[in-house]
Amino acid sequence: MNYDGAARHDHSSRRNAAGRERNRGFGEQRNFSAAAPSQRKRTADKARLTAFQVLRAVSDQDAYANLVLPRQIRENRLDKQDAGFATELTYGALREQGLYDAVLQLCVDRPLSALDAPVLDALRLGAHQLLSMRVPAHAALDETVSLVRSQIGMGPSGLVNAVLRKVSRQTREEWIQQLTEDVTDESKIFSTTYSHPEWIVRAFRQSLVAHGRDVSELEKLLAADNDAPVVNLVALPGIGDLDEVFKLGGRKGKFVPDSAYYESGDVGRLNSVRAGVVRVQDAGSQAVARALADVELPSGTSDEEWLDLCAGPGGKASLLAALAAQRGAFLTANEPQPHRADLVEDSLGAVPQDAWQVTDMDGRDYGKDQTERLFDRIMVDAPCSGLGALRRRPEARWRKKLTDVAELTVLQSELLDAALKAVRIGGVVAYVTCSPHPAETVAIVEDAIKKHPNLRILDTAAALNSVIMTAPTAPGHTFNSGAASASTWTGNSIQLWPHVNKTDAMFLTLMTVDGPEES
Ligand SMILES: C[S@@+](CC[C@H](N)C(=O)[O-])C[C@H]1O[C@@H](n2cnc3c(N)ncnc32)[C@H](O)[C@@H]1O
Repeated sequence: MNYDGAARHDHSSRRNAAGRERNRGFGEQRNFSAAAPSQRKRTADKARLTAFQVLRAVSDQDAYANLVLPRQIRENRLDKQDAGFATELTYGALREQGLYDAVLQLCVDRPLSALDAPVLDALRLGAHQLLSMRVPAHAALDETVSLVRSQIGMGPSGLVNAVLRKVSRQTREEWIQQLTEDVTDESKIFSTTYSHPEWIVRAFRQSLVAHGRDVSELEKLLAADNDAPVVNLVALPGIGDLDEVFKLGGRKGKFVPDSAYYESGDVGRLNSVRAGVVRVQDAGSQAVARALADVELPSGTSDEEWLDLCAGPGGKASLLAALAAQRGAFLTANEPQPHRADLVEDSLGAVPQDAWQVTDMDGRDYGKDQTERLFDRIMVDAPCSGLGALRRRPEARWRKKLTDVAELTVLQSELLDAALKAVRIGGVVAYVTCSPHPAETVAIVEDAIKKHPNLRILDTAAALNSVIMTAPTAPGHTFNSGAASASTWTGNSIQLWPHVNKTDAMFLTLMTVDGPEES
């Protein structure tokens, strides 16, 4: 195997403040192999082969890289170092595909769409090594050509060799400069520089404004999406602990209680994770679940029945169920898709069985019988575009479409409506998305405010800040318009951000109903 880079996994030493490799100076001697592609070795190293296999599954079968990669790492028996290299290569090539394709297009004499898909995948892997990893150019080139020879065939290896040589003639920064020098539209420039589809750049700008932040943060937000997120763990309260995690190098979480950061490789090897008492969950998700569980209900009222309306695959449900169990409450975790409902059951397995049940209804059917307001606390973690969790799913940004957002908003509104009818008077509903898009967040709550005169927004910032351990999070959008009694509302929402809170971009609004619908 030839990485030729002793410090290749040391992010701190090879990245500058913007999270990029400090590239070689222009004109630095590149020591390419003198051998023609046909004379080079015909075997692929295991780490690059693994990355290639994942990229193929993503392009060919619409697979999810975060599911295929661990399987492929195990199948190819990669050691920890190779697994780290394969992960960085796979995720980097997928995230930055937009930028690499633009560069490759300048180095290929035909449209990229005319190339065979496996060849294009190999070129993207080569481009990532050359432009963003501390892999010497000769190693990036030789090993990618060997990969092509062993996996695709002799034919395309000459083309790959020639194209990657061209790519290697400039640094990443120089390519970006060339690609953007005549462009005046900021969204287009950021789209290339930070490798996001243009519509997502625009959506993020809109989102920052809608949630009261400065648009000048846009570049930081886009850059944060390209950083590999640290795995967050949570010990289910009263059920698990983090002793094993800390023993194996995990660090104490700074955002929420009972949490940890884990950077020591495959979490699947932890007994506590396998037993389901410690779970992988973004710190933002933990925070919104805890905020719902801890927000005070009017004194003297019941706090026994909790509902997670959209529970699959069960991340928040397991934390809510553990908290419910500690307090003698009961969680109904609802998920209509059968295979996801199975995942919810699995995720609840470590929580005492008398504290939860799983239902498989269409969430919109809850609260249909308005005389039965059953629930004291309801989580509406609505199906959403997932624009706030792009850093965790490297290929996702290229699959999503602007129309996805519009398609989901009707369902989001209907689910929130159902929750507002199923919650008892004085109970609390949390509306949550892992998207900051205003159409999925602010607009849905505004719409509910208009439709439900009995709805009152709670002080969401206060509730969230009381469960987190860092500096208070600034409130996001303030709901102060849209209905007759609006002036009496003092509440607000919370929008978490990867570049500010180091969490997924979770949106949360807590609300209650003060009386029956008709009032
Ligand atoms: C954002 S995910 C929920 C994530 C989950 N709360 C967690 O923390 O693991 C949204 C879920 O809503 C489910 N869903 C879709 N349509 C639904 C409906 N009509 N009623 C209830 N849930 C629905 C989806 O299948 C998906 O599992």
